[in-house]
Amino acid sequence: MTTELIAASKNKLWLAAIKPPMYSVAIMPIWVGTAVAVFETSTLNWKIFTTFITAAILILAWENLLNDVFDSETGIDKNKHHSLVNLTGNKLFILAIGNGCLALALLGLLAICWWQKDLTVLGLILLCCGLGYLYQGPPFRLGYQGLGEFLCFFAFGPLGVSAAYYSQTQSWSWVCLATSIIVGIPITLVLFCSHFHQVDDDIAAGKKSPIVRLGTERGAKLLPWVCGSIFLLTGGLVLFGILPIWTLLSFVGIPSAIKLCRHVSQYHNQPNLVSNCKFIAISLQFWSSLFLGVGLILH
Ligand SMILES: C/C(=C\COP(=O)(O)OP(=O)(O)O)CCC[C@H](C)CCC[C@H](C)CCCC(C)C
Ligand SMILES: O=C(O)C1=CC(=O)c2ccccc2C1=O
Repeated sequence: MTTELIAASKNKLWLAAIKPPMYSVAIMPIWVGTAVAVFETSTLNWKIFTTFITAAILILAWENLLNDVFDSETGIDKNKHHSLVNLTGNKLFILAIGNGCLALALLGLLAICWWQKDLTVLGLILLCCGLGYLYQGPPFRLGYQGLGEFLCFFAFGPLGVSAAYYSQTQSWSWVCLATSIIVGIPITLVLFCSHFHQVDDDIAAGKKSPIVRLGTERGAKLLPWVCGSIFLLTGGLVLFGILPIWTLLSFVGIPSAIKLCRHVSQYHNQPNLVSNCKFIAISLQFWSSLFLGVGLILH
């Protein structure tokens, strides 16, 4: 292979390792939680919002870096060429970078607590980080028991969105709690879709992911119901007057939902073809949450 081809394939592996689109799942809970605050108070603290967004991105980087570190210890990533541990061959370096990201994120969250004279936001996000550790960290590794989706929903849904809302208002809201469910479901769907192409490696490593437990065909049949629940819940909350009608703008995510269901239905048992489905799920998550927030602000 020529040096250009080697360089190109290396760059592709690094891009797959960093997976920029994935960071939408960290940004959107903060965006929507903040949008609910604007909807209810008509005020926005930009300093807190930008600090929180930055902290959320750093926390997700920590989660992913440590995911590669912990998975390298179980051997589950032996065929994952874009694992940062496999790419660098230096587990301790990746661990140090990951913990550095967490430290910087905690500094940002401490700044928010300082401005608010209140530790609640830090407490909520530390709880999220705890769920993130339970997912993959020894000796728990609850993701290997198939419990990752529950941890993911609560971390990115009720806890993460409420933390963002609290950072703006220093209060709680039932509307925020209801909206956090609409945010948590598509993010959990990203995790659910990430398992379809990993069944063989998961089974070999003893990881009983939801797709290992259900099988790819039954997993694929679940997708339309989960996708439908996102939009049905939004429509129901609008119908009951809990969310403003502008939040129906989030239905722009429907084409991505249809594409995801069709793609997985067709390729659920073909790992090489279904492996990109989590990025279609990210597109659904991004557009639906982005315009959910826009609808709240436009109300
Ligand atoms: C790393 C995650 C999933 C990928 O796991 P897997 O091992 O299947 O990946 P590879 O196949 O690529 O090796 C994420 C799991 C999410 C976790 C359950 C919860 C994380 C919570 C965050 C740490 C906190 C987020 C708070 C938010 C408001 C920023
Ligand atoms: O690498 C992955 O597959 C995922 C990484 C990640 O941070 C995340 C966060 C929330 C839901 C799903 C996922 C992934 O699937």
